Amino acid sequence: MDMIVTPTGRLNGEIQALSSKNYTTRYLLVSALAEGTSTILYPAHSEDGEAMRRCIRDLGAIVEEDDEKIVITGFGRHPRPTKELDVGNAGAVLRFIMSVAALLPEVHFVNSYPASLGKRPHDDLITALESMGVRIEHQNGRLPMTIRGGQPRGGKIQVSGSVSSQFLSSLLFLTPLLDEDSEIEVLHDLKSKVVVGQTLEVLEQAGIVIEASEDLMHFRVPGRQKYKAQTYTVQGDYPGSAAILAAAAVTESDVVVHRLKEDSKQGERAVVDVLKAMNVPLTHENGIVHVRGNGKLTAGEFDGDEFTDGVLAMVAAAVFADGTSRFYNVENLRYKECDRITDYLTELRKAGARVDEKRDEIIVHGRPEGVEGGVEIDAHYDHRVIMALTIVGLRSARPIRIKDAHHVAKSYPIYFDHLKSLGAQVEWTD
Ligand SMILES: O=C(O)C1=C[C@@H](OP(=O)(O)O)[C@@H](O)[C@H](O)C1
Ligand SMILES: C=C(OP(=O)(O)O)C(=O)O
Repeated sequence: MDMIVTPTGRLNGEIQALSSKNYTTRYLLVSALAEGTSTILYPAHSEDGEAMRRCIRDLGAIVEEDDEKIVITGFGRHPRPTKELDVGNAGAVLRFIMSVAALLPEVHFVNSYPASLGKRPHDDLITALESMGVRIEHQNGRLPMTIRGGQPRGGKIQVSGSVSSQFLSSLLFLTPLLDEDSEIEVLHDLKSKVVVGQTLEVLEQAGIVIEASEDLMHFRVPGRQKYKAQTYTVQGDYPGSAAILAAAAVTESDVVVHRLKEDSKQGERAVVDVLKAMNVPLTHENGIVHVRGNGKLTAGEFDGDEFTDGVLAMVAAAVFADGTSRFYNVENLRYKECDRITDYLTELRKAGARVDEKRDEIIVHGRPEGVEGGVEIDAHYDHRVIMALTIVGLRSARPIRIKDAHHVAKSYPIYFDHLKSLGAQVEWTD
């Protein structure tokens, strides 16, 4: 399905932020790794959430759900042997479940998105798991992949953090269950470091004890721990809401988004400060962000690694800012659902944006007068590219057509419903 985005000058209204993708995947996982029955309130309903549900079910968790909650009876440290798993296009789900698969004799991971997740590298996690005695057959670090484990060894473990934090998070979920204590050392750099804070928060809620160095480069993990069954409440999602807030920022608007905790550990919380720094009129109080956009934005310079899944939306806002903006420290955007630097900028240029790239930087020469639009966008299976180009379309001279925009459902199936409820002119077409 394609989406036609017709220029829209005004957005008005209130929405409830959708539930956080990253907390939903983590709560599902720790519930599966517990032996009792856990409840997750307000889980995210999205393809990635569904992928995690499917995998833990296939691995033996009992999952019952209604509209507002999921009740899960976990398998503890004994997942059920299963031949094959399909993680859809969900990177975090694949990387986290690879460590669970390491507890089993043989699990095959299929490659259902060859043009997206199928291109993403997992070498750093593969190397770490291999050092723990797990054998892995893979295609140059990519899917499809077969993991042959059983009894992974703890002890001293090294993992590179220069491509993705998900490799470290994955090992943090696995090591408490091992017979030995573990010491994890992160090599090189740790990208998306803030997301590891979410992993540690969830592990603590699940009763797991981990000693982390302040810089999150060293961890001591006692073995033989048990995940506790708990009740978890999922907070609102900043990465998805970043796109709504950016849409409000580039239009004349009066938009309220509820369920966005000021003290959230989601790095993308920073998008509120980014928009403030761009002089967008907004307030953030009592979990409510209120944008009163006047369409005027000022360029700025930002460390994008602090809000990795919000960068594309902020770049889209910067397309209309006065001056040149710089988003630096963003190289690992190249290893996401598409190359979120080269592929994304190609599509932005088609729409009329003036953008440049470096290996680890996005530079935006703002056009407060607006862009031409009138083009067809290839979103490269990437939900965040779909959301970001929609923002650009709202302030184009002519409509843009986003091909295969249904892939937005990876994280935010009701994105266009939310935008429509705010007055955006967005229409599905075949
Ligand atoms: O741990 C997680 O749940 C995630 C970590 C981040 O990935 P990287 O660590 O690969 O940057 C983020 O982009 C992704 O959406 C979810
Ligand atoms: C990169 C993302 O997800 P994942 O790595 O889990 O596929 C994302 O949600 O933007």
